[in-house]
Amino acid sequence: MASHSADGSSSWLLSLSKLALATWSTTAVFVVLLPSLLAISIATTIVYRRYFHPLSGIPGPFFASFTSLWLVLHDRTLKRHVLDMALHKKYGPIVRVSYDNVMLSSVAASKVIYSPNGDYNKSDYYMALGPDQQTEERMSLLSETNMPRFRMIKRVTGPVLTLAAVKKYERLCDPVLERYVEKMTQEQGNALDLLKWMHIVSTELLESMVFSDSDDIISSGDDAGDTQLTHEDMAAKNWIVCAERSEHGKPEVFQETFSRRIKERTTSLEYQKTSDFFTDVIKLHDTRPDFRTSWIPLMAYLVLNAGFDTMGSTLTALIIQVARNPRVKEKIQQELLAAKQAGKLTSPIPTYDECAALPYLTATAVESMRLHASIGFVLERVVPDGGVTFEGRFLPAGTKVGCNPRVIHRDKGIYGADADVFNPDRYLNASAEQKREMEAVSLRWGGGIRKCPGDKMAMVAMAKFMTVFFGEFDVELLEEPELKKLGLDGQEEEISFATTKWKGAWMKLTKLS
Ligand code: HEM
Repeated sequence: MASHSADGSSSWLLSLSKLALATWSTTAVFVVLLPSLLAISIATTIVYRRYFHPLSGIPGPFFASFTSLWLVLHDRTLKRHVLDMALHKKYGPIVRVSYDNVMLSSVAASKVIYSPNGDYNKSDYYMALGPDQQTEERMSLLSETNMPRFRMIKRVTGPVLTLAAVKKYERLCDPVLERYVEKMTQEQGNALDLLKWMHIVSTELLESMVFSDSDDIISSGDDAGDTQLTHEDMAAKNWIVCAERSEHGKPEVFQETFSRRIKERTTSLEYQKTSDFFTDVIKLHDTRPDFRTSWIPLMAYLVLNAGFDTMGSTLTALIIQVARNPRVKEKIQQELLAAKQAGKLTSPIPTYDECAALPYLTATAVESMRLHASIGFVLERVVPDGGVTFEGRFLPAGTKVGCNPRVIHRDKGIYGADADVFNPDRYLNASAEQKREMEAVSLRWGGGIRKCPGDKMAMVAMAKFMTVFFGEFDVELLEEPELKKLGLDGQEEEISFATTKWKGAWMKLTKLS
């Protein structure tokens, strides 16, 4: 029995030991129990995902089978367009790239996933491209995953993006193109950063179609580093909480210009007399009660955010391909000269219909978008109720699934044995059925109900630009030694995140007589 001393030391000792016990148990909970539980739960999750998950039999990298971190880290290498091709080569037509995510190189699967009548919704990957909070007021065509709401937005906004609608704005491209020719004529012989110039001209063309006018960046050639920003300031955000979420840098100058113009247009009735995309959006709002006022500026931002980067990188790749293939360049120049001499091209800026009637130039653009689709990541969708079987593997509802356009566009069964080669003639020499099949498989504008709604606007602007560019100038790419002499960065490479771009390519132009 414990003896109690007069100074109460034994009760003091008792309290101390109680405190020690309590401290020890708290410490034990934090130092031993919680980490052990955490370790057990992580280990159980890993073992389950790796060996017992419905996707566990699907080949793929080891780490990818139990964590989406593998995918995030590979996204961050900015080489997804190359990596996905290598993964299919190594693991076959179906690859598990995360515990709940598979990608396919099969054309048959691609036709199902991106069927116009299908019910494959976009995955949460796209949350990164939309507003932080999706509300009634803040619609986003790009990232909306509530399908009834998406269909409503698409139906309501559709009329301003049809070919007939955007052809009305094509004349607004003409002053931009005239300024571009003037500037490039002055810059003859100089080393020009291809990606930067294509981004500048794409932004001005889109800006003009939306607002009737554009801030003249062409004359100064100074985009205040915005082009650089779009491919440098890409950082995965919230990647521990939600590994797929990310945000890419917003070009500030272009963004500010759009914000200023939107403000001008929404505060002055004077402007509404102009005939351009913005006016048509306002008219749409006036006639459709379900078109909310807050959607007016959002439609303008949509053109900038979804269009400037994709169009700039598409044109960059196209010019690089043509400059590297002298036979293709020569054929384009011959086609343009013949059309000019036959009076089939309005001077100084041809109409869209005249440009679209040039078969070789059109085939060149389609071929470049095949090999260098500006979206070089997997267009991720979610398997609907009931699941699906692709390549003999059952994928339960909720599985993230998709194809990388870069992979599908190199399918030898569709595009022939030379599918890896840049050859615009493949479309001109193909039978009607082959052409139909190549078109049906193409993901250059995405596919199904989520296909790019801005394709007509981009096509009109790009067709006019290409006709003017190749009709007026001979283009060459500067080689590494020439760049070194000029002290320029010649490390040309394609990098991929939201869009795939070719940076570090420099061109030299000579005016054609
Ligand atoms: C050369 C230029 C362009 C290219 C190559 C391009 C390509 C694409 C592709 C491949 C997709 C599908 C992405 C996916 O499924 O993940 C897409 C979607 C989209 N594009 Fe474009 N685009 C271009 C220009 C534009 C323009 C000018 C606009 C605006 C008017 C635009 C608006 C959109 C929107 C809103 C979506 C999302 C559609 C949806 O989720 O339903 N694009 N684009």
